Amino acid sequence: MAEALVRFEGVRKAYGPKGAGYAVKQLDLAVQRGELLTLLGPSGSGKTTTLMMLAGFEQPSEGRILLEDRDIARLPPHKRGIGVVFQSYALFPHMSVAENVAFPLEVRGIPKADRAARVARALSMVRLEGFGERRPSQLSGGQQQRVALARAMVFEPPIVLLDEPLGALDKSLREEMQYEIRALHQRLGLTMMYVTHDQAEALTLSDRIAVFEGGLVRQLATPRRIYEAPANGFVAGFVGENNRLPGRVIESDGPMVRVALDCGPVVEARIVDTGGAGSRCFVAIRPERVAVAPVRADDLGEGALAARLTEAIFQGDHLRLRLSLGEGGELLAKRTVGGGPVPEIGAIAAVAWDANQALAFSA
Ligand SMILES: Nc1ncnc2c1ncn2[C@@H]1O[C@H](COP(=O)(O)OP(=O)(O)OP(=O)(O)O)[C@@H](O)[C@H]1O
Repeated sequence: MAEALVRFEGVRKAYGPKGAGYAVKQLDLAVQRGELLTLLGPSGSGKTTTLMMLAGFEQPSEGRILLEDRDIARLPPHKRGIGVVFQSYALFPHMSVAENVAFPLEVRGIPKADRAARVARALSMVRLEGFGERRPSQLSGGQQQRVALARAMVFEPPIVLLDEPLGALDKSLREEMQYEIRALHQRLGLTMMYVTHDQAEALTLSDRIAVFEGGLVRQLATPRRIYEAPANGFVAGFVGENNRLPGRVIESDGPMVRVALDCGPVVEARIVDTGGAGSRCFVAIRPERVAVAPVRADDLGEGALAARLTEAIFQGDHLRLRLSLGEGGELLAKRTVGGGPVPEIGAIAAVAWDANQALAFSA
C-alpha cells in the first residue's frame, strides 16, 4: 500500500452562510506520496477551493486536512511549506528570474551562500539554465511558467500544487509543458496536486484523477479506469467523447441489461447504475468502439443496426463519421483512415459494437 502524504477527512467548505450551500460538500481524499493527482471537473465544481484549502488560503468549514499526519488546518500558508503554481505566473516583475526563484529561500532564511546553488539546480530542472539574469518580461509564457514551477520546487516542498498552470498557453506549448511536468514529476518523484478542467490534460498527466461535480468527487481512479470504466453518467459524459443514447430498461440479466432506445432499436449493454424494468436510462458507447460498414445485398450482418451516414470528416489519422440511428438518434463513430470501405454519404450503413463496451447508466 502506498503511503498517504495528504489526507482530507470529512472536509466541507461554505463560503457564505451554510444555508447558501457548500462549494465543497464532502471530501475524503488521500494524496499518496509521489503521485500526481489531478482534480478534474467543470467550472465551479470545487477544485480550486480544495486546492486553496490545502495551500492554506482558505479554511475548511468542517473536517480536517492532514499533511504527513499533522493537522494543518490552522497553519498559515507560509508555515505549511507547500509549493504553489497558479495560472497567472505571479512572478515579481521587478526581480530577475534568479531573484524570483530565490525568493522562497530568502523568506525561509536560507543563507545567501546556499541560495545560488539551489536556484541554479531548480532552473536546470526546468531547462532554464542561463536565464537567471533576465526579467520575467523578457521570457515567453511557457518560460515564465517554468520559472514559476522552479520557484515552487526550489525549497523542496513535500507537495507542489498547480492550479490550471497551463491555462494561459497556446495548445502546442500546453501539450509540450504537460509532458515536461509529467517527466519532472517522474524524475524527481514529486508529489503533485493538479487542477484542470481539461480532460485531455488530465488523462495525459495524471497517476490518478479525482472527477469533481457540484462539490463532490464523483470518481477517483487511474486515467484508464476513468475512461474505460466510468462509475456514473456524469463521468462517462465529462471525460472523453461518448455517444449518449437515451432509452428505457426492458429487463436485466446478470451484468447486462436490454434497453429500448428512444430512437427505436433495442440494444444490450453492461449495467453500471441502472434501475429496474421501465426506468429511464442511457447507453454510452465510445465513438472508437462503433464499427461502421457498408451494407451488402440488404444484409446488415448479425447484431448490427441500420444507420444512415450523414457526414464523414477527414481528421488526418482518423475519420469522424456522423450517423442517424432510427427516429432521431445520433451516433458518432471514429475509424482509422485505411480501415476498410466507408459507406457513401446518405447511404444506409451497418453499425455494431461489442455489448460489453456499451455501458448503461440511470438517467
Ligand atoms: N471566494 C469565494 N467566495 C464565494 N464563493 C466562492 C469563492 N470562491 C469560489 N466560490 C464558489 O464556490 C464554488 C466552487 O468554486 P471553485 O473555484 O472551487 O470551482 P472550480 O471547480 O475550481 O472552478 P473553476 O474551474 O472555474 O476555477 C463556485 O460555486 C464558486 O462560485
